[in-house]
Amino acid sequence: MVHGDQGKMVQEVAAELLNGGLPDRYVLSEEKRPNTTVAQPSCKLAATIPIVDVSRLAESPEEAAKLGSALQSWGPFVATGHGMSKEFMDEILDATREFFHSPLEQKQKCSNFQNEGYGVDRIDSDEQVLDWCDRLWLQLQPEDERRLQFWPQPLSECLICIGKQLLHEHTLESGRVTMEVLKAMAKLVGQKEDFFIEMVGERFKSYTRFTYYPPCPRSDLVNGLKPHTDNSVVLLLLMDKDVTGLQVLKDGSWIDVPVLGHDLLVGGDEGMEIVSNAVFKAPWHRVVTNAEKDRMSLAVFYQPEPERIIGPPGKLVHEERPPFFKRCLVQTLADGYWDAFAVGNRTVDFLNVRINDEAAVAKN
Ligand SMILES: O=C(O)CCC(=O)C(=O)O
Ligand SMILES: [Fe+2]
Repeated sequence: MVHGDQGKMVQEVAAELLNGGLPDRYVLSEEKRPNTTVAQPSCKLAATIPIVDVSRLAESPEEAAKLGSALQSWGPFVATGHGMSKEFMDEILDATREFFHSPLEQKQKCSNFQNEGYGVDRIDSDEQVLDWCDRLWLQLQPEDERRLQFWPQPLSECLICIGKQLLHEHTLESGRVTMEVLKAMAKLVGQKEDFFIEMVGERFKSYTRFTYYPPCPRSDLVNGLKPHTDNSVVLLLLMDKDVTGLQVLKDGSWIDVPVLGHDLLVGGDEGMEIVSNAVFKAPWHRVVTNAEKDRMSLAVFYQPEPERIIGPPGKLVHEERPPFFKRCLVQTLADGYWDAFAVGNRTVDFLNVRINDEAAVAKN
């Protein structure tokens, strides 16, 4: 059953705040509040996030080694040389802003208060503390499974909007970058370049999530997006060019990701952690809000074909490296994501897919 608050958009809540305090539903208990002192952009810390030139991955062992070290230590990396044009990236960011700034009735045409479409993340209980964001979640691939009723239509001839053409181009461009990264990841674990590409299958699924964080006058009390890992194989993130907010957990500290301009943030997710037998790590990340400015991001996620069973492949399991995960149906992982996310858990832990074998953990 859909929870009564499911239709309450954060953007509307923020607009009504003028004189009032924050509704309790968004206020974190004291120990879970973001420490705003680490939420400021910090060039020194930001500089440490690894940078990988995707255009050099295929021919440069040094670049591939940088990718390997990023995925094993940090999880995400800043992707330069990805080949997406600046004009195209600006256009899609402008379109995203325009969509979220359009009237509520317009946006609600893309909603049925379920996972797909415009709305807020799933609310399961009265106790759940809600994130300070609205989002538009759409399946991009396979193309014949697109539910176009949730896709924004151009508002008018003269306004830029997330029209079908723009999103389709976004799908193709993101797919191209993802395949390059998957090939390099396969070679890093000593396999032929299409090892992971074959594992995801021809009818893999890709999704996009446009997230909008309205300004929040008490950013010290709320999560823009709660700490989480995502459950896909690869994640591509195009972030707001002006406003920071994303933080990645590294060695127990939340590190600010700076604005990246036209670079992307790319990483392996829980799906990659499973199929690489934990060689590559899914990063814990969260988003903090800004008191004055709104912020947007645009993520693309890739998941293997839903009827596949994935687990650590035989080639990556040996005496020295026992399996870190049980085998699991991709559809089960995909469904479990929403249950796990609502309670702030990782899908692999929520579904008990991780093997908590001390011997395995010690060797990792
Ligand atoms: O807004 C961001 O920078 C991150 C968004 C995110 O973590 C997600 O879409 O899963
Ligand atoms: Fe995420």
